[in-house]
Amino acid sequence: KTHFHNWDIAYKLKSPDCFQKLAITINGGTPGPTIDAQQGDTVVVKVHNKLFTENIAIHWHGIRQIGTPWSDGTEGVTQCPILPGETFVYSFVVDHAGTFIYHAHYGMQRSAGLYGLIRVVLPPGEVEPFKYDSDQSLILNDWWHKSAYELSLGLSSLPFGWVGEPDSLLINGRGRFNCSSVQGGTCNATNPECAPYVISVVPGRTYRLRIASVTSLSAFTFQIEGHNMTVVEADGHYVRPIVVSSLYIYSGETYSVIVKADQDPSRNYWTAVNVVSRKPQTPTGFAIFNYYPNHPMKTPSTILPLGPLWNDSASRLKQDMALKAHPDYNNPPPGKSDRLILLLNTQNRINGYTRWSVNNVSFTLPHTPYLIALKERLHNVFDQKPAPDTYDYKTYNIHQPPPNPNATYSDSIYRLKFNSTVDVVLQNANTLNANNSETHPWHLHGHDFWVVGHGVGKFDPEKDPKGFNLVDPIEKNTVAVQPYSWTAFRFRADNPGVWAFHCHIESHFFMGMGVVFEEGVHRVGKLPSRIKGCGASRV
Ligand SMILES: O=C1O[C@H]([C@@H](O)CO)C(O)=C1O
Repeated sequence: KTHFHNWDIAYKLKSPDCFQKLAITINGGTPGPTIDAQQGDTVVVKVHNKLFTENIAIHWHGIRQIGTPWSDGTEGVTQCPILPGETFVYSFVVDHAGTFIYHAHYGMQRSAGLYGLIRVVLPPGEVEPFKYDSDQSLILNDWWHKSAYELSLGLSSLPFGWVGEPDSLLINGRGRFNCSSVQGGTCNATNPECAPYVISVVPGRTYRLRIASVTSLSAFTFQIEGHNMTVVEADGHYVRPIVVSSLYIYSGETYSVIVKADQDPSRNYWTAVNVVSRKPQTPTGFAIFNYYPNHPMKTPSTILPLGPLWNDSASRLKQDMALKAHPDYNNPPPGKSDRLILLLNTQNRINGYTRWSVNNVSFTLPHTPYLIALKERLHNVFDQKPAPDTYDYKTYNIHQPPPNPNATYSDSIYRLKFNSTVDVVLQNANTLNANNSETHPWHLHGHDFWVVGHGVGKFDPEKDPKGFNLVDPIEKNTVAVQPYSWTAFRFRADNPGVWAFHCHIESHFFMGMGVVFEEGVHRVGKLPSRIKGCGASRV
């Protein structure tokens, strides 16, 4: 079956947290429409760029784009940006069931509201390894009153202007800003656009909640007051069920949890998100968990749940390590990998500019998308020097601010042998500020990977691979690396194309925290001309 969608992308004045600002909307809304499909279906989205002066590109996050690498929606990697007034068609197969997201992949436009959900169900006759009565979805976000332009200008300026902590947290596009603190601008606490989202449940029933995070910066804990949640799916893969009272969720991740409406039915409960891993300065985001037949807007008289301490990185690592594959759905390539790529994450200063680097290279996007450059053998359009596979791990001190002088800009890439097994290790380190290391959720395009290890401190390439979990690792497309820690994963380079791999914190990717992998590009079919038109790909 093919699902056709027609989307107008336009700026509209919106008040998701009661404060009015220009948001990028899809058919008038943010979040955009949910895409519903069945495993194996084709999704066709005709995107009309109705922004007057800005390009766009939309990424289908978690969809592997097997056979359609040009539909990945990554500006500069798989396509030229879609110009104002133009129409672009994305067409792809949703190859496995699960919860996925879509969002802008150009500049900082995700923070302007261009995002939504993709839900893929199993084909008839196939059953999930868990049961529920019905299915609801929550998409979590953080929100700034400054425009995406103002945020990105700060990041690329001297002196550096950091985006700062978000003004509010949104659940299904609804948040609450304290209008009494507003000096200029329009803020109306009674605007129905910012009324809290309501999840209505019938006492005694069991629900599957699909939870996705598209935050531009924040890591969250998610809680439903007084209710435990059983985690059953992560990034479109079934996991061995674990019971949690609060769930850590990083930008780019999706989870499904099973919740039973088994508490006192005479009242409503809070659903809450709180910032972790950065010192919170944003009020708790909330929705109402409404027990039928109580009034859906009846706010609980209890205080909003706060969750674990923001800086409890040990408990975050504990959740990372507790998540294991469901025994019936796991199949990592055994043995030793063909290649180990060890990636040191550092914040650097280059010519005074604040940047992020991977093995001392701060990523920049080329003007000619790699997919076109490589498939059509266009020369001198990006740095041909291979991107570095390792860093000086014997002497580098991950607990000190980085010694800056050797960081450089580059748009060089990693070329992977087709069908080879690749291990990637993300090594976290100290930022430019003493005694500070952040959490980075890294997202791989075009693939799912097996998370084979996490560790505190410095990864040892001689010893640590021997301890990789090849028995029951979870499969994901986004994984966090915790402060001063490392995370290792394995994937098979079996999807012809060119794929971005980057920190899903929008400002960090904007500041250079990413790399690009190429595999089997010569096997890619004829490129559609609609992806071309920029740089050396002008036709
Ligand atoms: O990239 C970042 O910059 C700031 C800070 O390190 C400098 O102001 C911050 O918290 C980041 O995550």
